[in-house]
Amino acid sequence: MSKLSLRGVVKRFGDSTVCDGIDLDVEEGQMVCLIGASGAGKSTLLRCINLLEAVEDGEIFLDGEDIAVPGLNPQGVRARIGMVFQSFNLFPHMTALENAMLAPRRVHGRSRADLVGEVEELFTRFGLADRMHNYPDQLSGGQQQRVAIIRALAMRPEVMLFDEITSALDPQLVGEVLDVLLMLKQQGMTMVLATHEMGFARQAADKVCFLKDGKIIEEGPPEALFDAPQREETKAFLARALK
Ligand SMILES: Nc1ncnc2c1ncn2[C@@H]1O[C@H](COP(=O)(O)OP(=O)(O)OP(=O)(O)O)[C@@H](O)[C@H]1O
Repeated sequence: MSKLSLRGVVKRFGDSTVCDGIDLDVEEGQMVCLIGASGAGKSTLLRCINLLEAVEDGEIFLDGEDIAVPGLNPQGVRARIGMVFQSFNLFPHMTALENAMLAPRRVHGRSRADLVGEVEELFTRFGLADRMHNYPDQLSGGQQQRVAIIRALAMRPEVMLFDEITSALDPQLVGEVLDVLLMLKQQGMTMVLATHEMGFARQAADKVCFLKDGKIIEEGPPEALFDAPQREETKAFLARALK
């Protein structure tokens, strides 16, 4: 079975069905990009995978175990599935290093001494060794977002979810954050991204899923989806997005 498998996932807000029977398979080490117009349901789908939203119906399998069952403690799942958001949400009164060590200390009960070498290594790997003792307001948006990624990685997740992580950045800072994703891919991380960065999806994704009105209406390898889309809706979206 795939690393992450969704079957018939349904999420409603009141009368509105935002995820409408989503099936999705993400293999170990794959990068899957979710694309689609604003409001298509990309963020909500990621939030369902991370149990930030309770689903109305369907199954979400992580390593073959259904994690969408009522009563399951979401904290345990969130320790295994990291998520990074558009807004960095770093604690302003803590240094970058302290921010990154907080969750493993609280959730896994690991000591500072046990963690520090490993987390410093992440800062080095992602080009922030000289910034780890800075506070968030001393860092650029791109650096803060890289710290947010390191913070999620410090939990040693099996899967990472990224929700429009470059949308709040100045254009010149987008590349440094996308480079981190490419490094993670090289290291074999399993990833699902909601993104408006079509160039990046085309270059880096193993699979691209086009969402419309809460459904994946077309999916495939990027060369197929971008160069030979089958559905009129996909063609129309890409014509607008790539203009
Ligand atoms: N908590 C909520 N309560 C009610 N409706 C919501 C809630 N969260 C999202 N929605 C609605 O669900 C729909 C899908 O939103 P979602 O943010 O998942 O789309 P998206 O594809 O990620 O869009 P974007 O690209 O703009 O981030 C939208 O119509 C949105 O208004």
